[in-house]
Amino acid sequence: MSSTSHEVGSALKIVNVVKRFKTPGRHEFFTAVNRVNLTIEPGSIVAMVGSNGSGKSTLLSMIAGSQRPDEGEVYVADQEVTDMPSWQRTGLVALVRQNPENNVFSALTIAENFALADAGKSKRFNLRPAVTQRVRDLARTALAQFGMGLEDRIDNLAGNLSGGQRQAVSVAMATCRNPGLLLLDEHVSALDPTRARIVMEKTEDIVRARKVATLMVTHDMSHAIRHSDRLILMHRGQITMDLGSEGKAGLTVADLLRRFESLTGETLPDSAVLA
Ligand SMILES: Nc1ncnc2c1ncn2[C@@H]1O[C@H](COP(=O)(O)OP(=O)(O)OP(=O)(O)O)[C@@H](O)[C@H]1O
Repeated sequence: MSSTSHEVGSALKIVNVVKRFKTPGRHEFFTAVNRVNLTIEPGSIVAMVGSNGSGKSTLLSMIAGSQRPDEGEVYVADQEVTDMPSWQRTGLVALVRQNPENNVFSALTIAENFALADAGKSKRFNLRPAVTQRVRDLARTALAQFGMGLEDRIDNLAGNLSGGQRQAVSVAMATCRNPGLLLLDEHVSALDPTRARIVMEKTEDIVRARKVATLMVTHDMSHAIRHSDRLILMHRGQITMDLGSEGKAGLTVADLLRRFESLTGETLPDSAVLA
């Protein structure tokens, strides 16, 4: 499944998606995602920002397939995936999570991690997958894009890598088969500012070179502005602002924080301020 091998109308289309959770100890439901509509063009990078608890991770989990919407439909690369289990979406949707520990198997080598990612699209699952020459080549080519020398370390245990190196391996694994859509869930937020910048810049270079449509959740407002084609803002389960390249032109972090405050009456958390 490749966004570059055939023309798709949209990389992602979400129609009227709703997700409710039961309020603990009560017979009430809380609406975490409230009738969200979103279409992402092939090859485009969309940053999603928003206050804590605004529904960003819940939306990503419905796209990745770990949760199902209560209402609405989700399409990736023109294919309906609303009720498709996450393992069946692996060729379509790739996800890089915030915590480096959750993206790679520490007890396996980098090459074995790639073999596992490569086998993920089939139902077969071996704990120690065969590392074929094809997988070694795939891993080397994907890792060389980061310029961190990781392509020469594919037989090292992933557990011996630093957080930044693990996230680089994770992005390389997620993009090596050109998924229809890449989801980045605060993927550099656990790194120190210098490594976060390097991994973010390389991630953008790679997804642009491979033309992989990307939806990136971040609390770093400067990353959201600098590394995207479009910026959307979630608040209380809804998209409250959607800025394309024209709307983003000349936008500063201060402008963005001000606009959020005037729209919602609340302040937007910018993790870069805390770094
Ligand atoms: N499994 C769940 N059960 C009950 N409530 C949940 C569950 N998952 C999320 N929520 C609630 O849904 C709302 C949206 O949560 P979500 O994690 O999507 O927000 P977020 O925008 O990703 O927040 P943050 O930026 O803090 O990570 C929150 O109020 C959260 O407490």
